[in-house]
Amino acid sequence: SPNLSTASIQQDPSSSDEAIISRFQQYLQINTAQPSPQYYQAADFILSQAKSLSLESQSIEFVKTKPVILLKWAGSDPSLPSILLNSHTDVVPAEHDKWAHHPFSAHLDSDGNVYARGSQDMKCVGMQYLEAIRRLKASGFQPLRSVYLSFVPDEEIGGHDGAEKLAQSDVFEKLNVGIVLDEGLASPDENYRAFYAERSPWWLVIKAIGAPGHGAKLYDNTAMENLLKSIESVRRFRASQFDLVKAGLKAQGEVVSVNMVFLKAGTPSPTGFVMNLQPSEAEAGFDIRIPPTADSESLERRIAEEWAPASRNMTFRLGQFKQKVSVLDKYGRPVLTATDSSNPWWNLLEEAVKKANGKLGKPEIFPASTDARYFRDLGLPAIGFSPMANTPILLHDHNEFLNKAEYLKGIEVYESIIKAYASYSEHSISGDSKDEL
Ligand code: MET
Ligand SMILES: [Zn+2]
Ligand SMILES: [Zn+2]
Repeated sequence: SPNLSTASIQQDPSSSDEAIISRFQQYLQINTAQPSPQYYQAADFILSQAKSLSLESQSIEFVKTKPVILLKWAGSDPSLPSILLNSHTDVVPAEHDKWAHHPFSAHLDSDGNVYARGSQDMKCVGMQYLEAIRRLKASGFQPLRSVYLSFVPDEEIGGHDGAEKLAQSDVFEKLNVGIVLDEGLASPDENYRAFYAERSPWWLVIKAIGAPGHGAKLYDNTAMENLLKSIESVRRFRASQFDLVKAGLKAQGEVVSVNMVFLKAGTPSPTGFVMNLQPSEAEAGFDIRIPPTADSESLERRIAEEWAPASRNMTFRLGQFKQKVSVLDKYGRPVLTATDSSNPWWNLLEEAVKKANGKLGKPEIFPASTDARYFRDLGLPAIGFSPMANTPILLHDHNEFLNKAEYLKGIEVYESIIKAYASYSEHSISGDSKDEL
C-alpha cells in the first residue's frame, strides 16, 4: 500500500537481518556440489522465494534433471530491452574434513562469517539479487524495464547444459536482454571489482610414450624423461608469464596461466607401484587460461612443437574444453564489454555503486571463466560483479566464507544497481544494435 510507513516496513519480519541471513544459509545448505548437485532442491527453494516475492517463474530443463530457473519482474515498458541477473546454482566439491565447519552447514561464527561452499561462488549473488528485489518491492519501486533472474546449472563443469543452452534458446531471444550481470570476485581491499571480459579455458593433457625397461638402467627416451622435458618447458613458460604479474606489468587476467593439475604414470601393484620398472606411458594435465587478446595460434604451436612434440614421442589432447579465444562476438564485434561512455550500462553501474557508498576498482579481465562468455558471444554487454569487499578470495578453497555485514552491504549495492538499470529509459543502447545487423 502507498501508505506503508518506514516503521511498518522495518517491522516486516522477513526484512530483518536475521531473516535475510537465514535465507542465505538455507540456500547454502542445499548440497549442489558437482558431480551430483541437488538441483531440484535448489529449484524448489528458488521457486519458493520467487513466490514470496510475487515474481513470475518457470523451470526449464534444456537437459533433463538440470533445471534452469527463470524469474521475471515485469517492467511497465515491455518494448525496452530487459536486464538479466544471472547466477549459477552449482558449486565445486569441498573436502569436508579440511574445513573448520562443515561446508554445507552454513555455520555463522561469532565474527559474523558465514562458512559454506558457495558463500562466495556464487550463491551469495543469487540470493542478493532476490533480497534487493524484496527491498525494492517493499519501497514501492516499479521497474520500467523488465528484470529477469536466471539460476543456471553446471557452470562449474563448463555451462554447456546450463547457460550455453539458455543463451542459444528461443526463450532467451524473446527476453530481449540488453545487459547481463554475472559473477565477479571478492576483493581483499575496500574496492569492489568489476570484470568486462574473461580468459578462455583450455584443459590440456599431454602424453609421453617411451621404451619400458629395468628400473636400474640408464637409457634415453623413457616416457618419464620425455614427459619431464615437457614439464620443464611448461614451467619456463609459466614463470615467464608469472614474472610479468610479479613485476606489476600485467594483471592475472592479462597473461596466459598454465598450472599442472594431474600427473599419471607408473605400473600399479597391490602395495602401490612397481618400483623396478620404468613405465611405457606417462601423462600430465594442465589448466590453461588465455586472455581474449592473446595469440592462441602461437600457443597452439608452442603446445605442438615444445610441450608435446611428436619428435619426443608425445601426443596431446585439448578435448571439449578448448574454448575459442576471440576478441570478436558472433557479429564480429568486440567481445569485450565497453567500460567507457559508449556503454551506458557501465556508467550506470559506476554511479549506482557510488550512490550505495561502495567503491569500484579499475575494470579487469576475469582470470578464470564464467557463464558471462555465452552472453558476450551473443553480442550482449555483460559485467562480472560480486559485491564482496574486505574479503579474502576463497572461491574453490577450503573454508570459503562471506561476512554477514558484507553480504548485507551487497544487497544495498544491488538495490541501487537494479533500480538504476530498471529505470533507465534510453532506447538506443549498445546491446540493441544487434537488431540492425
Ligand atoms: C572451464 S568452465 C568454468 C568453470 C569455472 N568457473 C572455472 O573457471 O574454472
Ligand atoms: Zn562461479
Ligand atoms: Zn567456481
